[in-house]
Amino acid sequence: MLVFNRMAVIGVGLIGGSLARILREKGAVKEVVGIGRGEENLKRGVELGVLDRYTTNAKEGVAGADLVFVATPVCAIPKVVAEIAPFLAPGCIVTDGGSVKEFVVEACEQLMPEGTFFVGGHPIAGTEHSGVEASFSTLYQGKRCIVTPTANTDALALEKVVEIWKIAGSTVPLMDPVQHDRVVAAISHLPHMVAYSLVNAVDGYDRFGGDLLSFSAGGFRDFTRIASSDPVMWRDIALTNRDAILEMMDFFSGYLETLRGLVAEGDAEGLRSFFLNSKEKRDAIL
Ligand SMILES: NC(=O)C1=CN([C@@H]2O[C@H](COP(=O)(O)OP(=O)(O)OC[C@H]3O[C@@H](n4cnc5c(N)ncnc54)[C@H](O)[C@@H]3O)[C@@H](O)[C@H]2O)C=CC1
Ligand SMILES: O=C(O)C(=O)Cc1ccc(O)cc1
Repeated sequence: MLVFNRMAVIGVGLIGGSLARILREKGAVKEVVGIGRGEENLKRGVELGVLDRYTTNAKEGVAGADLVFVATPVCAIPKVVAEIAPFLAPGCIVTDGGSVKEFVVEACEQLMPEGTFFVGGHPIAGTEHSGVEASFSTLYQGKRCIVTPTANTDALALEKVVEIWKIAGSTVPLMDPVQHDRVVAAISHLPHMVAYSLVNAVDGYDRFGGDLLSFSAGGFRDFTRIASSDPVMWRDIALTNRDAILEMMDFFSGYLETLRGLVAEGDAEGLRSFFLNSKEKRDAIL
């Protein structure tokens, strides 16, 4: 099996912590060094057995690492890679878990010194919770991790990054970064935009006064679970996948408009058929 001597994790939260946990559990890494800004979180990482040691100095943290996993919010990823690039050991592979790929891959590939390698990745697995406390080793089990090589990607580094995610229990489709961003704009980013809007809309609706949200029952809670996700993470996704998200929001508005028309017209057959089509598609993915 593939074994790394030293893995540095920059941004030890749900995604970075969970990958460190599973790779340690499987014996695929001999040592894990946590790098971050908040010492409390990093200390907790050591206490929880996610990290062997930590530092707030990125330069020190990546010294001698043969694998670096960057799992900060998306906008910070190229900044962090620029900061560590001069200090990477020859042969080091840098990969990431960011939710947007064109922005990250385009910037990071250019930052890599000769003889070091960048490969973009995105686990399609997560929860609405953040921080190392929320991490767990089975997060990636049975999920998919999209890896996004380009024409510049080193073949052996790519093979190793694919292997890492397989060890974590995921299947690993390869996708072009631009295509990736379109796919996740539809399946992940749009639902988050809608969930955040729905909670704000109901919160802002004060026709009768009082706190409507306190009446929320199962359906509202199920639908809006993801609106509890981290605001900085979603700010960065909206900033860096803007065009694809706008396209999906406009496309979605068309469906909402159609439904609005059916409701306004009292079109019983149209409504039934709209709901039936959706129910059949949703039932099929369960
Ligand atoms: N939460 C989720 O369900 C998923 C998140 N992702 C992506 O993974 C990445 C990490 O997300 P989470 O683990 O959920 O976030 P998190 O909030 O649990 O962890 C991020 C960590 O990065 C640290 N950080 C922020 N800026 C930093 C910087 N400049 N230098 C060093 N550390 C820094 C934070 O203090 C925090 O400890 C994001 O890019 C996100 O888009 C990908 C798949 C799922
Ligand atoms: O909590 C959930 O169900 C999610 O949708 C988690 C998630 C968030 C962001 C990603 O890029 C991938 C997965």
